[in-house]
Amino acid sequence: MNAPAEPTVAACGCDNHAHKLTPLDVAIERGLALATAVKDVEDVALTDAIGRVLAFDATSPIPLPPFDNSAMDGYLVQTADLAGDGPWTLRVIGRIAAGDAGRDKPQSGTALRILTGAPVPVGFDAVVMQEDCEVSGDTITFSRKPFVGQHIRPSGGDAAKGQVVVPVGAQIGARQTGALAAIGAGTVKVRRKVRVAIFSTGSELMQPGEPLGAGQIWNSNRYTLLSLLKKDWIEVVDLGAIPDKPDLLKAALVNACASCDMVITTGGVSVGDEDHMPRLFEEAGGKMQVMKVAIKPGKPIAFGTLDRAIFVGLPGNPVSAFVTWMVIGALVLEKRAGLTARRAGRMLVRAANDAKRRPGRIEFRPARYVDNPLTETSEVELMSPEFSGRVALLSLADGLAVIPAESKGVSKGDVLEFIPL
Ligand SMILES: Nc1nc2c(c(=O)[nH]1)N[C@H]1C(S)=C(S)[C@@H](COP(=O)(O)OP(=O)(O)OC[C@H]3O[C@@H](n4cnc5c(N)ncnc54)[C@H](O)[C@@H]3O)O[C@H]1N2
Ligand code: MOO
Repeated sequence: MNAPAEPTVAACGCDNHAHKLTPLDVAIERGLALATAVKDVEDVALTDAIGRVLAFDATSPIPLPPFDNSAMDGYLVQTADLAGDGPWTLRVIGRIAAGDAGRDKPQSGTALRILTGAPVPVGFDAVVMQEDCEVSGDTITFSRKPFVGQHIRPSGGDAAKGQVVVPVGAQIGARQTGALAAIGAGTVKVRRKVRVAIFSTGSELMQPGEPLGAGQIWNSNRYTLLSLLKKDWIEVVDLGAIPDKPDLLKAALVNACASCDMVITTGGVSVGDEDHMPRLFEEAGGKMQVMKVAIKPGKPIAFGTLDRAIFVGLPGNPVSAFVTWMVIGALVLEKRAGLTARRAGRMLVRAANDAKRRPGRIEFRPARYVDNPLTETSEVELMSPEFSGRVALLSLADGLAVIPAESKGVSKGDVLEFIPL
């Protein structure tokens, strides 16, 4: 293997065959170093841009809002007219609603009926809410003195002309689509979708719906990955399952790496006789950057580049595959897609039970909330210590509790980071 030799941490327990494991943060750094953002850009209608990756800084061509407007239904007044302590009575000389154009400068001593969103004509400088006014014929009377600018949303108060409202690399979600619409972007430039091939390796794998023979299991990783990759900015090339036959695996790997931006496989990355992926990858000319990571579950995870693709060889155990994708693979793919880095939403929880463990690898243990409304921090029960193959257990978890690499065990009440799922 031509993976870089250092830095590493000493492995422990089941890892004690002198393997050196790459710390998780170093593995992430190396993975990210492999990823350059796809360059091609597409012009698409705003409705088609939803969910995609913005390819430029979107700046507002006008001030937002474009004109001073009322934040309330009420009456426009000129504060200079309001001498003394009040109450004040003013004649209402007209009405202006959202969508109406501006009006001429008002005479002093007059008010104007105004509805929320309507433009504020020059000269008026405050809105009195209708709840604070008594209306009689064409006059209003109110007794609380408004301040200058009261209930008026000034032009440019949300964003100045030329201000970036959605930065390059943002995923265009609900908030970004709304902001792009508000600055009049009928079409926007987005990065092309990243093309991601996936295949599961293993001669034991059958598709759900097919009958199982002796020694066979249903392929779950394929479906987990299809779900994880179901995003508007990803084009998935689903190559199904491939048995542990080196010639078939190598052909699939080479073809996929020639036509895709990333190739993700599951299984066959460990040390067994049928674990062919790292060897085949290097035989095909691939450059391996990471081979074993100090993470539980998921120690064997391979990263490298071949042709135009980043190869991500995830372990076969279903929970290991899921976790390694979540904490490393997804970050690398996001960078490849041109998305700007986001910090994953983690929270703090308290352990509801003790958990024994060996120090050495950072652990992401399935955990679920304990119903205890009296505590300020959510309490979670750390589930089984043996879970790398337990896809059903993962399905019942509420998230992953993060146990630091150096931890010798968790005691009830300890505060842990938690990744809600
Ligand atoms: N002697 C050693 N054996 C193992 C080591 C080790 O260091 N030394 N590491 C163990 C660890 S940790 C893991 S994780 C696994 C990873 O192995 P592979 O990536 O080579 O995965 P496979 O052997 O192909 O499969 C492991 C396990 O997962 C099941 N599997 C595989 N693919 C799927 C799928 N698509 N859907 C559902 N289940 C799948 C497979 O049947 C095996 O049970 O290696 C350990 N061994
Ligand atoms: O790394 Mo393995 O994923 O502990 O089962």
